[in-house]
Amino acid sequence: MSTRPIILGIVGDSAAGKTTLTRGIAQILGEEDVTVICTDDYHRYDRKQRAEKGISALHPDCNYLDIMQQHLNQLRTGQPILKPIYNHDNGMLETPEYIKPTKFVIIEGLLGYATRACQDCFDVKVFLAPPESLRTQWKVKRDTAKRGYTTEEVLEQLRKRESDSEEFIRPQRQWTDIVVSFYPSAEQIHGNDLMLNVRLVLRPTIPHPNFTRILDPSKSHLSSAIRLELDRDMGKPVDVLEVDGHATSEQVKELERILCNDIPYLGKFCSLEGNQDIGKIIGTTGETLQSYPLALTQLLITYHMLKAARIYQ
Ligand SMILES: Nc1ncnc2c1ncn2[C@@H]1O[C@H](COP(=O)(O)OP(=O)(O)OP(=O)(O)O)[C@@H](O)[C@H]1O
Ligand SMILES: O=C(CO)[C@H](O)[C@H](O)COP(=O)(O)O
Repeated sequence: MSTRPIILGIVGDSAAGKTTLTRGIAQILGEEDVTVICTDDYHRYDRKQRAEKGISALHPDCNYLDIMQQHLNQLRTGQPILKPIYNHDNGMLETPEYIKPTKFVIIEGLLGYATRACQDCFDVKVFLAPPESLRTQWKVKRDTAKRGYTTEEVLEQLRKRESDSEEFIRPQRQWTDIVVSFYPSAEQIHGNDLMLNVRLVLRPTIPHPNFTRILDPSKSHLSSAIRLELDRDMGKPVDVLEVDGHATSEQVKELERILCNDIPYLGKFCSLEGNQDIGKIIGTTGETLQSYPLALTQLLITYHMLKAARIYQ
């Protein structure tokens, strides 16, 4: 087993689903073993100062990336940090807190892979990239319910930040091991979040489970909901695994078998062993989310964390 903390990055634009995904993975790894850090805490300016300066929270200059980088290095070697705090309720920076890393550390936020030195601190790097229309829906819902904004304010904020999203957030996708995109199928006109499909871009930067087994002719019954294809992402060849929201329990079990074959420990979090809670998590607005694509995404990322920790091998 690794003697230093294993570090997972979950990066993506605002309301891309980072906190929601993080919660599910922490549940599987065991919450007492997981330290979660949101890099919004490294904002350089409070909300009022950002408005005065006309700078968005997405801009690297609006964040203490040097402190974040130093803290990532410390966490990677198991050292504690004195982490700043940004309070989303009132938009203020608060007194820092002392954080001692546990077995697993999840770093979620906007600019985790902004520099090469930061990228090198992670064992597993995930990027969340829902279609922009879905992210807008999620951001409006979350920011009106939890952060005290009106719909018009959220839409205006998204418009103002678009150029920074394009310049600083989206390019980070290229440095990652897995790109996760939940998306509604063509038939889903009214976008039921529980039926979203997932597209997982798997770069050959870490060894993924052997999904080629699903291409076996004897497994042709999988293809109506589960597909493995070769594609390109930002110009580079990648494997792409897609799981549809309408996948049946039997189809999902085939994928679970592939994951559990390498790491039997994952079995207790699978429908394979009758777990009813698979893929069920509380979203950041308090709603319960449960879907197979979400569950399989959590299991795959957890698989990589356990592999990196050399546990259950
Ligand atoms: N996989 C998902 N399926 C359905 N809904 C989701 C999913 N992920 C996120 N959401 C919805 O989107 C909202 C925003 O997600 P979340 O708070 O996780 O985003 P975030 O990336 O952590 O945002 P921020 O960086 O701005 O804090 C959630 O409240 C939830 O309603
Ligand atoms: O993109 C964001 C990440 O959550 C926030 O908008 C950013 O942290 C600024 O916060 P606020 O909206 O509270 O001013």
